[in-house]
Amino acid sequence: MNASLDILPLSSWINTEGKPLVIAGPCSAETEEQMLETATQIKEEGFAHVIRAGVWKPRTRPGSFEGMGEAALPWLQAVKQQTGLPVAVEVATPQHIELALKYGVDILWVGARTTVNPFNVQELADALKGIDVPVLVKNPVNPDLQLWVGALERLNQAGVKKLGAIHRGFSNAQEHKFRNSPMWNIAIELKTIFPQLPVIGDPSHMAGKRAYLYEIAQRALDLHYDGLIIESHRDPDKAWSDAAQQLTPAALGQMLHDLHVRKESYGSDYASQLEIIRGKIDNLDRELLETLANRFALVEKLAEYKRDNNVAAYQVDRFREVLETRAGWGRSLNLYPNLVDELFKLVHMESIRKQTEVMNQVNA
Ligand SMILES: O=C(O)C(=O)C[C@]1(C(=O)O)C=C[C@@H](O)C=C1
Repeated sequence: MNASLDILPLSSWINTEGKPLVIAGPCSAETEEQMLETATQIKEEGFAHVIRAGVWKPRTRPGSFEGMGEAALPWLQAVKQQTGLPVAVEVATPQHIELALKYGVDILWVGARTTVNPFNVQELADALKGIDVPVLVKNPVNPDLQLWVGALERLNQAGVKKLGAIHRGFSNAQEHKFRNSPMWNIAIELKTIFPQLPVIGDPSHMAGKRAYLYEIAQRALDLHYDGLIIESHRDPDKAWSDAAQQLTPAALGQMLHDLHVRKESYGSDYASQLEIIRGKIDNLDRELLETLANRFALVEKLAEYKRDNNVAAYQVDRFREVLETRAGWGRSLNLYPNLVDELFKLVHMESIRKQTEVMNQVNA
């Protein structure tokens, strides 16, 4: 994909002393007391760089708690004053932006239900023209990388240079272990397109349950995410929204303490070791491709034979046999079963494509 962003590095707009950025706070601002108590506990734990709170909550159905709105913004001012930490809220309309800035909110984020709508994102981008405020963009609810990229581009083209992405996972059509499937490959692709873009993991919305927060947060750090945004409430079970996925500030402090932060770069010893191993991987990948090319050369021969004898490209029994035997070989080589299965389904699709190409050459 041909895309680029003109943005400032994360370290130029927030000092995390080289550590991953941690944004923590309740799902929703409920009362001034709840905000102040939660934020003070978070501050005391010493891990957070930013306090978050939902003020306008996009709810799936009417009738559930939709956030305290403007009334909560003075509470965030009080939080800032009491903790000295910057505050972040979600904005979904130009009016939200205006109000958030009026009350001194330091960081804005665009929610997953807003990122899906380019009209909506463009309105936010227009409202942000000429305003120097960091904006974090959550992935759209559906696994569409282009929408995420487009939202980032719209904001950047409006002049937002303090820009980052939040990976919160993607809605599931069916029952799933996680509330929102991480689909890590989409975030990896985003980072490959925009290597300088800060990407922040949102374990709370991926997990949906506090039991899964650690494994998701660790995965994000293994992938060298630039930070984490995690929901924390003084009394999670009594939270007015997302009770099951919030942690007390103390439990969050413990979890963050237990996480392994991967190094940003490696020393010269590691570098040379890494180069040796990467060289070997290069050779093996080349052999892998040569093997595939040899396989498809055989498939082509087979296709010519099938064409001359009027035999169909797709052979269900043989395909099932291919999948079963390769699965067994994969197991004995300790390969991840899904990898082997997906790989041979992909190879088979290409095999069919090649064979139909050969068959159509004669028909043409
Ligand atoms: O064995 C065949 O008849 C093939 O066409 C080869 C092949 C394969 O690539 O392995 C491709 C298509 C068939 O559905 C089954 C197997």
